[in-house]
Amino acid sequence: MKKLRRSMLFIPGSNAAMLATSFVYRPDSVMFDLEDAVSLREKDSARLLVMHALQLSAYDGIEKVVRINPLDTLYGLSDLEAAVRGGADVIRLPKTDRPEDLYELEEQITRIEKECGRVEGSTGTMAAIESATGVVNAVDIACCSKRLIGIALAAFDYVMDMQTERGDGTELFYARCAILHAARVAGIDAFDVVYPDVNNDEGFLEEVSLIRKLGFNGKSLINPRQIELLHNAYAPSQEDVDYAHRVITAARQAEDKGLGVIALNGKMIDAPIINRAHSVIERANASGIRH
Ligand SMILES: CC(C)(COP(=O)(O)OP(=O)(O)OC[C@H]1O[C@@H](n2cnc3c(N)ncnc32)[C@H](O)[C@@H]1OP(=O)(O)O)[C@@H](O)C(=O)NCCC(=O)NCCSC(=O)C[C@@](O)(CC(=O)O)C(=O)O
Ligand SMILES: [Mg+2]
Repeated sequence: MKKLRRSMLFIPGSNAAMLATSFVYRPDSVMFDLEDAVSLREKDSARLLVMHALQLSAYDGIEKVVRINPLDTLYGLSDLEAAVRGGADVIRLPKTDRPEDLYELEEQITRIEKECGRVEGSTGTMAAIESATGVVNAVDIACCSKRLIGIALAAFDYVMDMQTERGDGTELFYARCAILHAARVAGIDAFDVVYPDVNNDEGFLEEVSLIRKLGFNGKSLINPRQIELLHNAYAPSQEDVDYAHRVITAARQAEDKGLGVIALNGKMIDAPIINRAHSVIERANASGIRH
């Protein structure tokens, strides 16, 4: 069963209380942030707090991602040392513009893994794409490293680079499609942007409905109240599950009769529809039914 990565909750690395308790929200992944949620004067203390949080067994079963500062800043390499040595599952590299950014990251991770005795290759990476250059290079970025588990669009820096602002999503249309296609070409996951208005459930759910239909695996989140809403919206409905069972039964009967393509209630059923039916059942088993 493929790992679910619907929700990736940003937790500011400088907030000791949030770091110590956020496992209770059970997102698919937590993202301990050392970059933009942390002020310059708190960078060093946040790194220590995150290293400590990585050791907490209460996070077992939740993927632990650390967003480091870019490697060309004063903090990036120290962040990476702490995150890899601390046992992060995945390093999120912000502001990834080209494959070279990841080559450098990968080289450093391999060195640190060797030095601290971690299994070589056990630290995953993900690239956040936050500029027009990054979007244009998305396929090259997505395909450039075996460590990459996914790529994410980061809307706030991206819209600044594009000289526009966050709105109804029109401003993200091309970038979302480009990131998704790049992820699918590379066979990795695609993550959508954070939704900043934490009190607007209706707006959040509209955005989730759009990105689910487009095909994103999930979304970066900034508030725990968004997790349950997202997981529920990503779960298949009872109707979807019932239909998937009917498709699988019809497909088995067709196979017994030696038929390739059949119809169910006037609709063609062939291999892609049968594969989709299996994936609906798998998702229902993993995430429950939408309520
Ligand atoms: C938004 C708000 C201030 C609202 O506060 P509020 O106080 O109104 O929240 P409430 O709902 O009232 O909190 C109820 C309870 O949940 C606790 N709680 C809240 N948030 C929690 C959380 N995140 N983790 C754990 N716990 C949490 C809270 O402590 C309380 O606990 P308790 O007191 O015990 O009941 C707060 O959520 C928050 O700080 N969010 C994180 C913001 C952040 O990380 N920004 C940086 C990442 S984006 C970026 O950098 C842009 C990007 O780079 C993105 C990209 O790359 O994709 C790009 O370019 O686009
Ligand atoms: Mg950003």
